[in-house]
Amino acid sequence: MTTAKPLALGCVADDYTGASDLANTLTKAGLRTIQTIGVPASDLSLPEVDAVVVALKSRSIPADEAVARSREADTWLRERGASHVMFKVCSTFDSTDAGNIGPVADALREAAGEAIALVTPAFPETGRSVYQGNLFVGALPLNESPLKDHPLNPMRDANLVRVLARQSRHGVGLVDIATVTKGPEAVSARLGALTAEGKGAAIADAIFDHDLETLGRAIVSKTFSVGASGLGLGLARALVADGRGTRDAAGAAIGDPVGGHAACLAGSCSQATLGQVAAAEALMPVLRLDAGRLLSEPDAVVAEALAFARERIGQGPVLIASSAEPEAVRALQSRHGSEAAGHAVEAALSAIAEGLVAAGVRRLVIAGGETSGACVDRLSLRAFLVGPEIAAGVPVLRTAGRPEPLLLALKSGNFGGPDFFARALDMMQ
Ligand SMILES: Nc1ncnc2c1ncn2[C@@H]1O[C@H](COP(=O)(O)OP(=O)(O)O)[C@@H](O)[C@H]1O
Ligand SMILES: O=C(O)[C@@H](O)C(=O)COP(=O)(O)O
Repeated sequence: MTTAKPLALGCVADDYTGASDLANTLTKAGLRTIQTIGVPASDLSLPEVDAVVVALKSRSIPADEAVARSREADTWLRERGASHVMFKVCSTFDSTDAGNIGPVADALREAAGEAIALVTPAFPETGRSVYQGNLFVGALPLNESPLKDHPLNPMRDANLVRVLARQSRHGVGLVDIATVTKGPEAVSARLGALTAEGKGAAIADAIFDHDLETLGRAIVSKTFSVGASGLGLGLARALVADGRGTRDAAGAAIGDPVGGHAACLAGSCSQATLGQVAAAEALMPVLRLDAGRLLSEPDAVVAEALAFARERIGQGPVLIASSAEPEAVRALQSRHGSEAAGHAVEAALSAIAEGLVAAGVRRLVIAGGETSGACVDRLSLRAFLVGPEIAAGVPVLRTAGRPEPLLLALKSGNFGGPDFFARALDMMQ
């Protein structure tokens, strides 16, 4: 890959939808940004940019593997001149007591030579705010939000100081909103005090974008941080104010129309996606997969799904979904185990994605982080240019380094309004 100018910002993201969410935020804030899938191979030629988001699929894998992959990405970014690397985690802090936010944050912080890492998943544009260390999703504390039923990372504690402390080798402190409101110097002083107490991480409160701007200014000259898109916004605005961004990156061109057929795939079981799949039924043919059969006879279900799509994509887009209500998800998981069930569904959906592209689909909308990761890997996609925003946290992506480009939208399960699929397809021509 060629990037002559040192990167103003490097990012390591723990899933692919999260990476495109962050790439969207950085682009809108004025940093020319690309998203790579894993550490780019040396033969991948990409335009000069201000920021690179290396997308990993490391949110729900064993912690030691997540650490190893994240360190590799971090090293690659530092070699391209990134003096600050942000570890992008989910705005709903998706993780378990075994990791992976704590172990990766500890490892990257140590590699960066920082005594303490500022950590905040706040992302006000999508309703994620942190107050007294407690994460809110809209009006609900995290543990009362739909995230309590997430198939892979059920979130049952809203207090992130506690959540992170259970995953981390070092103590975790709090930079509260009263401190943030006083400005960047007060934040830096608080980080200094927490370091003196031996803390290795500090959850920072943030409710509005201007809180994130304060945090961005406080840490932009440090070497490492942990956050969701909101912290990306704070860092990007601080960098652009320092003249290290481009300012005109927003609305980056997505190039000529790609044409071809269009299709949507949904493996997310979030409430937002369930509503979006229901709304799409009025607009396009929708196939709802039987997840039980997906585990017992995957090849047959994949073949049937592709036959369904092939018969219809000549007339317009189709949607194929495994998405199911929490009760049905729990029933399947209790029969097969949650990891096995999740992986089997991801494998089937990614085989369908591959079949769809082979059948001429060039515009593909995918709902679900793990689901998107599985599909992007199966399609061997290597990097994305960032186009216009479809909904908060979801841009149109155009593949880079592929002779025949594809347009994609990788939607975090929780993002987007009820008309998301129609809106995405409208913007992907
Ligand atoms: N019907 C189902 N039953 C059980 N698990 C499912 C079902 N449909 C999808 N899954 C799994 O649920 C997980 C959803 O995660 P993900 O794709 O990351 O969505 P989100 O973005 O909402 O977190 C995936 O592992 C997916 O394979
Ligand atoms: O920060 C966010 O909320 C998203 O960018 C994200 O990471 C969502 O994860 P998935 O819901 O698993 O896609």
